[in-house]
Amino acid sequence: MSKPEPCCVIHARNISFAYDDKPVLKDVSFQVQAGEMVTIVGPNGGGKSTLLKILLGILEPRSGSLEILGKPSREALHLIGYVPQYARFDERFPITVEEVVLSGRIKPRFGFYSAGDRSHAREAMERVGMEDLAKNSFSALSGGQRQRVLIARALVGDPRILLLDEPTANVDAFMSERFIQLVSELAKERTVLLVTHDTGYVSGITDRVFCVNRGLEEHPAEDAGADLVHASYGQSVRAVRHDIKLPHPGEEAQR
Ligand SMILES: Nc1ncnc2c1ncn2[C@@H]1O[C@H](COP(=O)(O)OP(=O)(O)OP(=O)(O)O)[C@@H](O)[C@H]1O
Repeated sequence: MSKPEPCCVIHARNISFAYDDKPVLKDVSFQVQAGEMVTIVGPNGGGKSTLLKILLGILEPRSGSLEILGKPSREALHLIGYVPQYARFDERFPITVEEVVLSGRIKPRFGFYSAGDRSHAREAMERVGMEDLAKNSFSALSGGQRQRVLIARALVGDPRILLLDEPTANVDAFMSERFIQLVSELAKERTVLLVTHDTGYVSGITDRVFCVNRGLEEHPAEDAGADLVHASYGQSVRAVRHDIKLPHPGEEAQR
C-alpha cells in the first residue's frame, strides 16, 4: 500500500477536558496530515493518555471540536486502530494469539468470525511476524511478542490512523528497537500517533513531536531526543524551540 496524499486527518480545535473538577487539557489545538508520524511526549500526568482517549471517543471534550477525516470524531472511530500500553487477559482462560487479533474485528455476525475475518487476522499476524504463533497462548508470550500481537489486533480492521500508547513500556531495549522498526514500516502506510517516554528511539522516524502538558506545544523531529524529554519535564536547561510555530506540510515556518 502506498502512502496516501497529504490531507488533514485529525483536526483538533481548542479542546479542553477535566475529570470532574480537575482540569487536564486546556485549549489543545493541532492538525495531523495523512501519512504523518507524530510522537507525543510529556511529563507523567500531563494528559497524553487522556488526549488519546478523546481521539478514540472514549472521553468527550468539555469544549472544543475534533474532526477525523472531515467527520465528527464519533463517526470515524472505525478508522482508528489503538495499541494500549498493555492489555489484560485472564491468564486462567488462555486466549490464543489468533483470538486476540480477531478481537480487533467488528463483532462477528451470529457470534462466529467469518473466513474473511480469519484471513484479515492472518495477514495482520504476518505483518508483525507472529503468524507461526497463531495458536499459542497469548499469556505465554514475551512482552515484545505481546506488543506485536496487540499491533496486529489494531491493524486487523485496516485503520487509517494508528494510535500507540507507550508501546515500548515493559519491553527490553533490544525488543523496543525492533518494535520501532516495525512502527516505522507501518508509518509509511498510514498516520501514526505514538505516545512514548523513549524519544531517542523515534528521533529518526518521527515527523513532528507534540509535548503535552495540559497544553500542547509542537517541536520539529530533530528535537526528539532525550533532551526534549528533560526539557518537557522541566529537568533540563536546554532551550526547546517554543518560539517557532511549526508549519504543517506545505507551509512556511513562522517565528
Ligand atoms: N479516570 C480518571 N479519573 C480522574 N483523574 C484521572 C483519570 N485518568 C487520569 N486522571 C488524571 O488526569 C491526569 C492526566 O492523566 P493521563 O493519564 O492523561 O496523563 P499521561 O500524560 O498519560 O501520564 P503518564 O505519562 O503517567 O501515562 C493525571 O493527573 C491523572 O491522575
